[in-house]
Amino acid sequence: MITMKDVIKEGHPTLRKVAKEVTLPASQEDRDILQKMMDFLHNSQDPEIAEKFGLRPGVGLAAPQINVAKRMIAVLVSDQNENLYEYALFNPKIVSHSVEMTQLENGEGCLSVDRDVPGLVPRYARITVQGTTIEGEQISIRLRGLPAIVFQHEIDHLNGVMFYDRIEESKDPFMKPVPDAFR
Ligand SMILES: Cc1nc(NNC(=O)[C@H](CC2CCCC2)CN(O)CO)c(F)c(N2CCN3CCOC[C@@H]3C2)n1
Ligand code: NI
Repeated sequence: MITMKDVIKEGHPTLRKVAKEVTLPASQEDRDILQKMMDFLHNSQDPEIAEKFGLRPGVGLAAPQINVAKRMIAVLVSDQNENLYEYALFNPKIVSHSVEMTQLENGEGCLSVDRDVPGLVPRYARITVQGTTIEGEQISIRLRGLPAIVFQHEIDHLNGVMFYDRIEESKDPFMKPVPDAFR
């Protein structure tokens, strides 16, 4: 069972690696890891289990976060119409995306980041993701809203990108940059 002690934290080099493609058909070991990642999300969203094992709630998890530098993600999230998106994928890839951008209005967090990092994280509003399921089926899914944001956050982890890398430097006109002389 994956618990928080298995989740590596910022500063661990694996979080900044580009994860390797999973050789298909996936090995039993890789299928077990991906299943355990999905089990973690279910457990973390169950108040009793989460409390019992001290799990932080999660709607997504990427294999590098448990120190496995392979292209595997699990997502368990509902959209605003209460449609449940439950996907465990090998080698997920964003194959197309909208020009339109969106963001979570309260910014993002990360199970590998034990601090609040304020700021809006720009994401594509709509994406199409292709990947391979645990059963070995190649699928293509069109996503928007929160599910689209979650998939982008997880796929970023496969490329060594953290959510705060995307927070824009303040464009606040009243925030005068410090002249170099005083840096
Ligand atoms: C939005 C949200 N982020 C939660 N945590 N952070 C995560 O999932 C990180 C990934 C998300 C951070 C922003 C985008 C992706 C994990 N990440 O680091 C993996 O890379 C939540 F827990 C959560 N929800 C809402 C739904 N609720 C259903 C009932 O159970 C509790 C659950 C709580 N919503
Ligand atoms: Ni994360």
